[in-house]
Amino acid sequence: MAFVTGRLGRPLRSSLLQVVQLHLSRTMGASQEDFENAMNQVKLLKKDPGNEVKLKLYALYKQATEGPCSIPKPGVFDFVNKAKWDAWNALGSLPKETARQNYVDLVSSLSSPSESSSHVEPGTDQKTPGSEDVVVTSEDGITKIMFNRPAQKNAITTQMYREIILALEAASKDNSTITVITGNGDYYSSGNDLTNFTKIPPGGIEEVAKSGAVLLREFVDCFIDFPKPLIAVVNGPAVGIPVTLLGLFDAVYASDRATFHTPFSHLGQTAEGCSSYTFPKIMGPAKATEMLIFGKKLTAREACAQGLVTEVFPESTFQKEVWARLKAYAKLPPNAMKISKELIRSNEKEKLHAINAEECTILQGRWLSDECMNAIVNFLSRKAKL
Ligand SMILES: CCCCC/C=C/C(=O)SCCNC(=O)CCNC(=O)[C@H](O)C(C)(C)COP(=O)(O)OP(=O)(O)OC[C@H]1O[C@@H](n2cnc3c(N)ncnc32)[C@H](O)[C@@H]1OP(=O)(O)O
Repeated sequence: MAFVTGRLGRPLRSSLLQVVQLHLSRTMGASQEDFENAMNQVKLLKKDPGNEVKLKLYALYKQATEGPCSIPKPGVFDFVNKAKWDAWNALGSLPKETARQNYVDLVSSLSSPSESSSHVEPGTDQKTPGSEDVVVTSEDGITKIMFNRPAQKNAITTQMYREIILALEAASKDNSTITVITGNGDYYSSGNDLTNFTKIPPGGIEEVAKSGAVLLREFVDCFIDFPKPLIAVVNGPAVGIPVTLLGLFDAVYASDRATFHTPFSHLGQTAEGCSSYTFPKIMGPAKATEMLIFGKKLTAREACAQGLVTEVFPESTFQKEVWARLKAYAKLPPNAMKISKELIRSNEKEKLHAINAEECTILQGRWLSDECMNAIVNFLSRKAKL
């Protein structure tokens, strides 16, 4: 797949889109006119449809033109060709004509009027600033920043990181008293959108890793420096960075449906959000190890017992109870709250910035590792879920 490490050789660096286009350009004399039109349409798509769709297109194209997959299965470390082989092989003995039709249907759904205007396929991050993926509202002295991609479990796209940075900067200066981060739908957030790694610029995967590390550092710095009380309203499960960041919040209220999961080793990655420092400090090194190294998932009550969560509420009354409490807190004198936060947090700030910088440097290297690439390929090809 597109983002697979350069260490494995040049062909693996090319994006899956390029691979699909290469195949498409080698026209194999498909006789059906609709099929040929669809192939041309793919080349004209304005937006990258995402790797999952590209894999489907590739598989259907191969099936339509060559029939069932009969080539040898690529080696386990040949990620790109293996993902393609898996997708093609999964079509089994689907007749060529059906594959051709499915290909045409799929392309037509991608080229629908909604796609050519503002709709973006799930997993892409090309929404314009002000998109609906992060919703910011201000009421009753509370600025609420809400992850709003419920269909993708509020996975955080590159664009969303940028929008949250802007929202925090604005909230630090607006006339609200406290700031809340929450999620829309059944998840708080499933963490970094794993397709963030699959959009490969001309500089290759190294550039993706470098710009990712810069963005992550800026993002986490905003939480370290945020001057007002910052509250997490954890409405459901959380995975990865939305969990690690909790160590930088001033209070964390969780539904009893919420879970807290940092499966970094499973993903070939390492701790971020200053959790390599805040978690051992909050819960002690042994419990932090279980979470950050072994990926142990905590229930809300376990997270509360470890000190990561302030209080757990029954799901049935969660929203009502938490917002009533927050509205009351938001009426407290804002300057007193800010100054108290400064007292509690300021002596750690310099250290936290240094830790953030180090975690980002280490992660930049991890993102180029085979372990990480393999985990992402597995997720995207739907072989692995956490
Ligand atoms: C640049 C800064 C980097 C910062 C570093 C951050 C690191 C992290 O945050 S590491 C954590 C990364 N997150 C994950 O690995 C979670 C991956 N997701 C899952 O394992 C599962 O989706 C699930 C357990 C969160 C939910 O499973 P389930 O209830 O079965 O729901 P689906 O898998 O069907 O999900 C629905 C829909 O949402 C898409 N999706 C969910 N999470 C992500 C994600 N993190 N990245 C990309 N896409 C995600 C999922 O693919 C489904 O999409 P469709 O198939 O298109 O419906």
